[in-house]
Amino acid sequence: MKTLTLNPIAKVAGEVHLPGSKSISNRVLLLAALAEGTTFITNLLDSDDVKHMLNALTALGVSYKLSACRTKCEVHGLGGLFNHPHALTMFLGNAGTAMRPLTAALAASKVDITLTGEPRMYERPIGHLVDALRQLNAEISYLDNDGFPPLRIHGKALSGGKMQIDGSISSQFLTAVLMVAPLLDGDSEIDIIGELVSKPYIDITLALMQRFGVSVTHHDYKTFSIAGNQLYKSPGHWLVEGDASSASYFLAAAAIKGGSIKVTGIGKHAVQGDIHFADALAAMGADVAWGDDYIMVTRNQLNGIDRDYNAIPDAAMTIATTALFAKGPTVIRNVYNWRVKETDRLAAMATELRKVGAEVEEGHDYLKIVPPAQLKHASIATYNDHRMAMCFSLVALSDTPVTIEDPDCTAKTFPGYFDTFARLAL
Ligand SMILES: O=C(O)C1=C[C@@H](OP(=O)(O)O)[C@@H](O)[C@H](O)C1
Ligand SMILES: C=C(OP(=O)(O)O)C(=O)O
Repeated sequence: MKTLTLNPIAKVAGEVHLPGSKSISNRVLLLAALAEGTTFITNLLDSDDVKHMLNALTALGVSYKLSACRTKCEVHGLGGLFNHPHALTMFLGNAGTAMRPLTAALAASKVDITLTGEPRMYERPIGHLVDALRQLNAEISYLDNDGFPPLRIHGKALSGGKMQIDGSISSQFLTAVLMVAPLLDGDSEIDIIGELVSKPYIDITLALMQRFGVSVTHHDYKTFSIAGNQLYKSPGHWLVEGDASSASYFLAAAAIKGGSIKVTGIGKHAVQGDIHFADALAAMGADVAWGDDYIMVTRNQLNGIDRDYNAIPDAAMTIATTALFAKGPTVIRNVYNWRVKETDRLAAMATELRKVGAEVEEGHDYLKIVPPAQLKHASIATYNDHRMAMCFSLVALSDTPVTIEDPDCTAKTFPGYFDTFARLAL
């Protein structure tokens, strides 16, 4: 297996122009495909998750032109749902932002489709979404284990109506239903069962739908109303914000061993909840400056903090390795759904943090991290989880090297991550 050893880095500083947001790239591609008109997308993310969405659109007959650098894309919208005459099988890797929204859109389209993915995708639940769509009479069956992909979808025109969606495991199920609801025949009313997780991702969905001409009303993320029989309308040009989750590694590096690092492509008005990772760093003691199109962090003494990170589950992983450099313990709370992402992230984080010397308590939905006096060199297993690889690069900001196993797994969202990280070392 390929490994990458990072030598100790004494200081970091510089500027990073962020690659486009994964969450926005895959949403915009799907909305642009369904919309009336042409959408000219710039700063599209070039990564595995986005390739899976693009490949799906190709298979479904959507016409688009991708630039040679793969960060510009002109999408010719269908002006409605998909319609494909032949049965298809589509491989969606481990991309939640492709699998979940496409399941809903395809269930309401005239298609006969099998959705497959990587082995880990078959362990990531999708039952709450399928249950919701079945309330509209969608025909979806499980090909292997109940509640998990692979799925067979006999798509057909669906009417909107009343639905209940369990929101306690993933917000992506609600995102999926919200995006298809305006295209259904008749209005939809959604009741959320349980407490909705990862709420800021719903704000991304609603903001993007709004830019495509569709409004949704909701009451405190508990009930959602969407008028049916609508069409999405292309907004014309679309600049994808920088990826706020990807920004977290650079901002944390500055907080630990800056110098200052400025990330550009996101700023104080960004739609992604993960920009609030910078607030968590500030609460730990880092100096944070915000602009319209940048966030800049400068090193200061970091102290451990105890917080609920349900709203920013991806960036919260970066807090776990930043905690190795803080004074006192750090507690990351209310992140049960880490267990159903690229790997069981609570277990993986606990195991790998212990390898570098931290004392870790792994709860059902939390992690308590007590930093060691001295970090140890370790070979870090990454579990085919891009964020494990990127988070543990921060260990090199000590006087100990760190070895990252399978560093190429960052391709899911950030293929050039280690080159960009290395450029910041002084
Ligand atoms: O909607 C999205 O773009 C995402 C929502 C989050 O998932 P959950 O809602 O499952 O927490 C996040 O972890 C994922 O990386 C992207
Ligand atoms: C959970 C993640 O991905 P997905 O979109 O596949 O859910 C992630 O990127 O951390």
